[in-house]
Amino acid sequence: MTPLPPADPRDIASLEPVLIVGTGLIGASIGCALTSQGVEVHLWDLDPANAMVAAGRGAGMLSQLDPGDYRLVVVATPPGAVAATVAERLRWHPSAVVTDTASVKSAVLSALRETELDLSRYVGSHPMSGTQYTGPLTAVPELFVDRTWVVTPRHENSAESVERVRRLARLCGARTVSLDTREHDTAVAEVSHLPQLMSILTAANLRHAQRSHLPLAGGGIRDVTRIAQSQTGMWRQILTANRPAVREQLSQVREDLDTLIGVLDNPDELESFLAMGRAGARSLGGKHGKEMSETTTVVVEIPDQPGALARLFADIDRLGVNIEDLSVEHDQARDAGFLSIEVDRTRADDLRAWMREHHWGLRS
Ligand SMILES: NC(=O)c1ccc[n+]([C@@H]2O[C@H](COP(=O)([O-])OP(=O)(O)OC[C@H]3O[C@@H](n4cnc5c(N)ncnc54)[C@H](O)[C@@H]3O)[C@@H](O)[C@H]2O)c1
Ligand SMILES: O=C(O)C(=O)C[C@]1(C(=O)O)C=C[C@@H](O)C=C1
Repeated sequence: MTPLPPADPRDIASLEPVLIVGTGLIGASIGCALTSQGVEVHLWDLDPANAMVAAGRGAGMLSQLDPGDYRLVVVATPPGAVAATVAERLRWHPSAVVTDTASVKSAVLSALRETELDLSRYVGSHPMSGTQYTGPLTAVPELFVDRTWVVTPRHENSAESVERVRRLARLCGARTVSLDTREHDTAVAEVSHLPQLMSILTAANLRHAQRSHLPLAGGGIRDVTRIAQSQTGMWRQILTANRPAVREQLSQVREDLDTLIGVLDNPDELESFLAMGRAGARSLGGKHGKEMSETTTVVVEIPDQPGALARLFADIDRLGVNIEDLSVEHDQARDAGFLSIEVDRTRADDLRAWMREHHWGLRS
């Protein structure tokens, strides 16, 4: 993963000490990112074992300060517990800006409005990065580097409160985008919640497959089903909270499915449909906003042996080619893996030639 960028000392001074409430994957990852930038972080979790593990991983301290001392409180509990926790923390920490990381924002805001609390110190946010795993043991300090972190400011927030949350995102290496609460929920239905359901649909459909067919599974189905392994309890809360927008997305897909089934007998119309898929994938862009077409994937076979990856990276380093992105897939039958290395299109042929010269097996 890309390392955290150097911190601006003014960003640190303006938000510490920080309290993280809910120290699972996201809370502990934020804690690890902040402490590695030199920020003072304190941790609290309903499950003391999770707070202890997070502290052990370097996400912050278990000791608690005087409640009035915190400048920023980050609530990273499961979505269903966010509104009550934010309300509680607004009451307990009068000098703190309180933010949350919940994947759906309107439901949290509506529940908070029912409390009649002054919400000017609450600024919603949502880091657009995660994994299929859960809990502090899976925390990664670099999780948010180069990712988008949505901030959902409202008229009642002061500029300083909003800026404190933007600084949090910057210290974690993310770039911020400001969105209205409702627009956020529509956007995540499109780019996060529907993809999650498509992954689940594909994985769930495997229940109809013959067991003897499963070893044929290659990279394609593994790419598509990674996120289907996510925690069902968390996604139940996310999808329930955003159900109007998710229902709209699913209805669109239902129409597309009918169209797709209809064009299977018409190769030209089928190809036009496939082209919409290519265009959609390309519209997402590549790393750092680069066009996807600017990079090419080179697939190298690596033996499953200690030091193999280090040797490979050292060889690539000697050629001076930058690795834009990478992923690894394991061969199910042999002790080998396939490393997909994304490099600048203009350097791909150089890299292939260099790899062959250094006796690496190429797959593409
Ligand atoms: N997992 C992702 O990919 C991802 C990405 C971005 C945002 N989010 C959002 O971040 C939040 C946390 O997700 P996660 O993946 O870290 O979950 P997680 O299950 O890994 O961690 C949640 C933590 O909150 C604790 N907790 C539960 N109820 C609590 C309460 N009332 N008070 C204090 N602590 C409590 C749990 O013990 C656990 O340690 C969720 O709101 C989720 O929507 C998740
Ligand atoms: O990479 C993943 O595991 C994710 O799917 C993370 C992902 C996403 O859809 O991008 C999932 C839900 C969160 O609200 C934010 C991030």
